[in-house]
Amino acid sequence: MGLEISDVSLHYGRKQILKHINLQVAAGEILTLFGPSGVGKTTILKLIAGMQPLQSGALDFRGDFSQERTILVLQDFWLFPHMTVFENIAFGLKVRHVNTTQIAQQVQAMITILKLQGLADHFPDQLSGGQQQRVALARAIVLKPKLLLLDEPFASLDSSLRQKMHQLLLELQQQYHFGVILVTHDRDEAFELSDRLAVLIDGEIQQIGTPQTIYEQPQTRQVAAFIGGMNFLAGIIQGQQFQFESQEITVVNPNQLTGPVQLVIPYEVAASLSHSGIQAEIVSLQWQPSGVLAHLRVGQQTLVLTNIQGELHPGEVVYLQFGANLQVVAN
Ligand SMILES: Nc1ncnc2c1ncn2[C@@H]1O[C@H](COP(=O)(O)OP(=O)(O)OP(=O)(O)O)[C@@H](O)[C@H]1O
Repeated sequence: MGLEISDVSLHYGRKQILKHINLQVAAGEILTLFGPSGVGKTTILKLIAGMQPLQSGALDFRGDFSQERTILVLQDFWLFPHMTVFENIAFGLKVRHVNTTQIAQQVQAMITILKLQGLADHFPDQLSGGQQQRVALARAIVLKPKLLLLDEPFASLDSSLRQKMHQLLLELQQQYHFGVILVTHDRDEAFELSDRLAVLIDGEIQQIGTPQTIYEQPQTRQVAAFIGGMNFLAGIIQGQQFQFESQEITVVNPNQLTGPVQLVIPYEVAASLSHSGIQAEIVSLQWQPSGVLAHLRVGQQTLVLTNIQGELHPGEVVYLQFGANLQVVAN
């Protein structure tokens, strides 16, 4: 059961937007499309929903997945302004000729689940952003989708409301077991909600994997840079030995690169002081709620780290050992 997208490419005029996209989403899975603005994420959702004709490649809906049971919730979610909350949620059921008693029952159930009690007679402009967002979700979920396509659904909400909506989405998804393809720019949202992340850059999927794999083992410099919060240390790789600034350490080299490369060091990687490892001078320290932010100098290059265990003093030279394997990517 699920959806398989095979070798989908798309042009708008002469401009190629999507290049040979291959993706699968399974029942009950949350797959996130993550990438810079304009890379074609919304276009992929529109292709799946049938709002944009396929130019090449194939969409294969399997088991009880189908385009009819796929619902797209767009970024600005377009509630009907002249309809009440009840009527907005009921709209899709009416179009599908569901009888009035069943509509009343199903809409009422959605109102309860999405905590919209007391608002059934309100119009969209009488609702807060979070309430409008819950109506948009209710309107989609009442149609019992197998696949829900969400385009930046929480972008307009403040961070505490966004957190609540994340929780609600996870609860709804467990209850109704639909697959989700989520589009977001927000790294924390992508990490929090996704079973798998697909990183799109320049119209191509550069990497697909769990949030942890993408964070700890980015395949390319572009992926690491887009994820953000990463240091890049330039040097030379031979086998597993990385030489930089007159130093050498053992690293992971999954793509068996040779010659000039970049070592990727996440700001948040656990680091401890030791007698060996990367030699660095502490330039400055800055307190933050999540830990002390250390600016370090490694030869001619700089590093930012937020998770160093031990007593730190500006001006001191330290040796750092890392709690995770560090990996190199091509320049
Ligand atoms: N109907 C259209 N005709 C021509 N170009 C289009 C059309 N729709 C989108 N585009 C262009 O295609 C590219 C991809 O658009 P799309 O909305 O899919 O990107 P996105 O990754 O979702 O961006 P964002 O994150 O900003 O929403 C953009 O350059 C956009 O300007």
